[in-house]
Amino acid sequence: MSSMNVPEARHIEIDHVSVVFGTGTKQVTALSDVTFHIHSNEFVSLLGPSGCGKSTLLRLIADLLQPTSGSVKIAGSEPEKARLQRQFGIVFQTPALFDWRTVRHNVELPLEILGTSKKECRRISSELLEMVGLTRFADHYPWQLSGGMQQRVSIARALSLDPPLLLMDEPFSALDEFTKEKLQLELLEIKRSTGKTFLFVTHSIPEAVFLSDRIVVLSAHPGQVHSIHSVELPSDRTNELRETEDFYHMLTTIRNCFHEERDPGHVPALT
Ligand SMILES: Nc1ncnc2c1ncn2[C@@H]1O[C@H](COP(=O)(O)OP(=O)(O)OP(=O)(O)O)[C@@H](O)[C@H]1O
Repeated sequence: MSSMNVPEARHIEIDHVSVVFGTGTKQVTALSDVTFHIHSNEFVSLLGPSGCGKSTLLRLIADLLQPTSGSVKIAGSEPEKARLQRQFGIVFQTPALFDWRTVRHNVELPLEILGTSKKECRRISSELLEMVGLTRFADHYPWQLSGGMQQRVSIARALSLDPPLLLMDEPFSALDEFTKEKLQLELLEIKRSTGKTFLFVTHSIPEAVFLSDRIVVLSAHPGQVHSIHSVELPSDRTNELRETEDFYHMLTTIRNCFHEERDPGHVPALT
């Protein structure tokens, strides 16, 4: 069985990256010699226990933080250049919407800032609100929506400038299981219809397995790449897949990584 697309071009290159916070006794090595690449049109999850450096990695890519050593490239450019060229959108755990703006006006905000015409703003926001199933709620305010709907708005807003890359930091972790599973399906549909690259941070093994083409497992203290796994599941991912033997098998493979990590004799390996 083949995985989703098998893309070739390197979209994100993380090469020998280390990040050290603080000095002296307060020094924390958040990431130590991390290397991996993400191809265009791939869905890659960063998975690991709390404190293993998942958000730190995302912040490096988003140009919110500089590495202590090593390099980060997005489509061959430094993160700063990629940010200025609006090469990526970001979705955080909390939707961070503006309560005084309607759903539509939240989605249009990045376009307005760029001086896009009202007509074009409306065309793009209508298209995106349809994509995330919120057309009927365009004139509602964020506080009138459920948590899942608010997160859909923030996904639509992150897509408003049509970036080729979407960075997502535990976007569904505050949602109930039913909403989470629904949004996971919707996200895969967005990936299918847009062909974008996704980097998704999570500490949920089932979420990472269900969504990803590949999973980068990180270990903590210091944050390092433990292993990288191709998810050999059918590209057409439906809720039924969650009940299959192949899915369980993949869950077990990933879960065992964390058991190995507790074994002091374990030598980290790239697969
Ligand atoms: N600004 C900072 N100053 C000092 N230490 C930091 C800073 N940001 C992160 N750290 C430390 O770096 C390590 C990695 O943090 P990070 O938030 O990236 O982990 P994470 O895997 O995203 O965790 P979680 O799943 O809990 O969100 C942790 O030990 C954290 O305490």
